[in-house]
Amino acid sequence: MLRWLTAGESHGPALVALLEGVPAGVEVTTAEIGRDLARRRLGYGRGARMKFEQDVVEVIGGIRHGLTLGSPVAIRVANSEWPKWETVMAADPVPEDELAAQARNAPLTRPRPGHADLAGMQKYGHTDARPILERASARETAARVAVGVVAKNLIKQALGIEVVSHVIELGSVAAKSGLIPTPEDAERIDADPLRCLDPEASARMVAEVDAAKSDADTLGGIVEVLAYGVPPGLGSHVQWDRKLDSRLAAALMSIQSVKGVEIGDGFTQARSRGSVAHDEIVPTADGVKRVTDRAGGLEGGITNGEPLRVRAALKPISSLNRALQTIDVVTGEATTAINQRSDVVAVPAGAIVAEAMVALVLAEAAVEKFGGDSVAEIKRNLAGYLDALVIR
Ligand SMILES: Cc1cc2nc3c(=O)[nH]c(=O)nc-3n(C[C@H](O)[C@H](O)[C@H](O)COP(=O)(O)O)c2cc1C
Ligand SMILES: C=C(O[C@@H]1CC(C(=O)O)=C[C@@H](OP(=O)(O)O)[C@H]1O)C(=O)O
Repeated sequence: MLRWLTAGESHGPALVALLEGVPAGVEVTTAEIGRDLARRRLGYGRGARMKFEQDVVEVIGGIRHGLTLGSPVAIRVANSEWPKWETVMAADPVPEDELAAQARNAPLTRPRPGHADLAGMQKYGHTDARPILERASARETAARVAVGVVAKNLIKQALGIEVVSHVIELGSVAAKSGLIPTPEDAERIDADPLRCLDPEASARMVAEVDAAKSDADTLGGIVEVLAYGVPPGLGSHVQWDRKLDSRLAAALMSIQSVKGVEIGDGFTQARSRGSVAHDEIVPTADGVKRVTDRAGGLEGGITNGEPLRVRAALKPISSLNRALQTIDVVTGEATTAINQRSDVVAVPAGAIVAEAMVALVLAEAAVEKFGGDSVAEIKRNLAGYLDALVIR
């Protein structure tokens, strides 16, 4: 069984991630983890914090000399902003006068629409939004991306699965339809300012980000994640919480600002007739294949051997550089939310986080199906399973 959790606040000393149930023998280095953390920081339209803050990675357990041990993997991603926040975010009580001298400790009593602020303040009994926003912040996704690298390496090394992501819509601009990247396109996608495979659309996306920024506004968009080399048989049709499509949807929906998930061409299928909505099955020289992959590699909650393809829709960034209506929770009066520095759009970063979540779910399903003590064992079990498949 593979499970993962994160802890840490946006302006705390660090984020930590714990990944439990990792088989022994996965090759992984801190440099690789650092590379994906760097990919998550990129993307045209991200805010000032991305420029001055560094992600400092430290492996605390579970990896020795570049190989996982089979023990829990713990990774710390330090916040280089911490020295500025040490008093405001101190774990131990701080004398009143010292706190009062900290301008950034002023209570945030005007909850920001589109954030967890107000609902969280109501739920946890605060009149200051800070205890809520510190954890709700998408800074937390750095920790997910860190353990996502271990998951990616596990599924690649044990099963040959490769994950790739790209941005298919941003604001009102859509990449031309039918672009299905393969792992060979990964470098080209990473080199694009918006992680879009269609250069003409990418240029229009850049212009749209510039326009939103000069209007003190923000944007959202849609990302797509594909996984190649997925064997048939991950997940199960037998119970709601074992269906791989439901697990992928939950994992993607848990990413800050994701408001919609699509498996394959789910929404287009819903608008089509059945005769053109499904993937017909044909024999091949050495087995079987689908003529199309509208289902995104999943039927009945089980991978069917075709490439896995899922999408996540991110709403526009909530913090605007202009005032949105809210209330002051202390006076109860109408006012405007604090306007502050923020990302204009974080969709390209969202794609990297989505890659990590898809890899974690696939790694979990792979360990379930093929056993989880070592990479060598998974490989043996996978080979035996594929060999014994009634229909290849
Ligand atoms: C990578 C990433 C970066 C984000 N950056 C910001 C940001 O700078 N400002 C902001 O208001 N929201 C940002 N968000 C979105 C908020 O974290 C999110 O809207 C908020 O926590 C409320 O959660 P919900 O939108 O899922 O309901 C970002 C989201 C992601 C995935
Ligand atoms: C720090 C990160 O993203 C942050 C996510 C975020 C939010 O509200 O989600 C708000 C911004 O932080 P701040 O309000 O401190 O400027 C982003 O910079 C990161 O992704 O590493």
